[in-house]
Amino acid sequence: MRVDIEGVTVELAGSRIVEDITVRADAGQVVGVVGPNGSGKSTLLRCVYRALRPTAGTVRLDGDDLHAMDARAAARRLAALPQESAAEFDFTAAEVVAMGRLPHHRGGPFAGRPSGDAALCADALDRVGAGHLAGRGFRSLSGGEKQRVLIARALAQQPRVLVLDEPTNHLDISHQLDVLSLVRDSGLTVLAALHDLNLAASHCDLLYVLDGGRVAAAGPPHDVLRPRLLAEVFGVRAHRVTHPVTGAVQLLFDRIDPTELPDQEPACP
Ligand SMILES: Nc1ncnc2c1ncn2[C@@H]1O[C@H](COP(=O)(O)OP(=O)(O)OP(=O)(O)O)[C@@H](O)[C@H]1O
Repeated sequence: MRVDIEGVTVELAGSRIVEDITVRADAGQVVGVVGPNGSGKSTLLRCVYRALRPTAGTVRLDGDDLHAMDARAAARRLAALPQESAAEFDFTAAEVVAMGRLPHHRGGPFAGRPSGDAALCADALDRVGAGHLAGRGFRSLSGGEKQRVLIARALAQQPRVLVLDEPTNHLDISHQLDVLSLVRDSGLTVLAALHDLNLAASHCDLLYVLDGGRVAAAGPPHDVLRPRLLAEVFGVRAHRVTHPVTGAVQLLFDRIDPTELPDQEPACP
């Protein structure tokens, strides 16, 4: 399923937080949204999972206006992992994952669960390596365990589009790689805000770099993650290397005085 974010502007409390952002994710693509703190990544993604309505612009799924759909129709197509889940559920992990099935139930949330739901939810927990947590109270889980359960809930929703706000938050390196590989191999269209540029480079087809609420650059990671742009947007010196196994561009960082930007783009591997 294709996602088109067209000319999205969001104003909150009298401030323009994101301005005229256009992002396209083709069916099955993994599109990363990167940028410094406060650059507007979460605000943009919130428009895509309908926590916010854009002040201007549209979000379309295969051409249909997402904000014109009813909530259940939208939730059958798109699942989200918000940056912060305010809810501290007093449920087991398995029950939290089962909430992902609600958009598929006829007759509302209190209708009987269709057969197959339990197996589907157990499978989603297994896919994120959290099958052993099924009976545990959600509140008792560690930050990384909670994150994996919430990803399982999004998978159990069987969406066509996944919107993930910092999905690797709280995860150790092994689970970061597992979750991003799972997302990559899912075949779903994915829009993910990521802070780790190296993970973004190795798992995304396209990157959109936000800076001050606008798109500063967009394209394949190899083209986008250039030292001059990274100096301008993040205020860091970046050295590019090639990952010896995956061949992805990877970055090594050190600090620079933001006033001494390189005049010329150094040769990139
Ligand atoms: N409801 C709001 N009212 C006023 N300002 C807001 C509101 N929500 C977000 N902002 C501001 O909008 C800007 C962008 O916030 P956003 O959370 O989208 O950034 P982000 O790129 O996701 O940041 P981070 O990397 O820190 O998660 C920030 O300066 C934030 O303070």
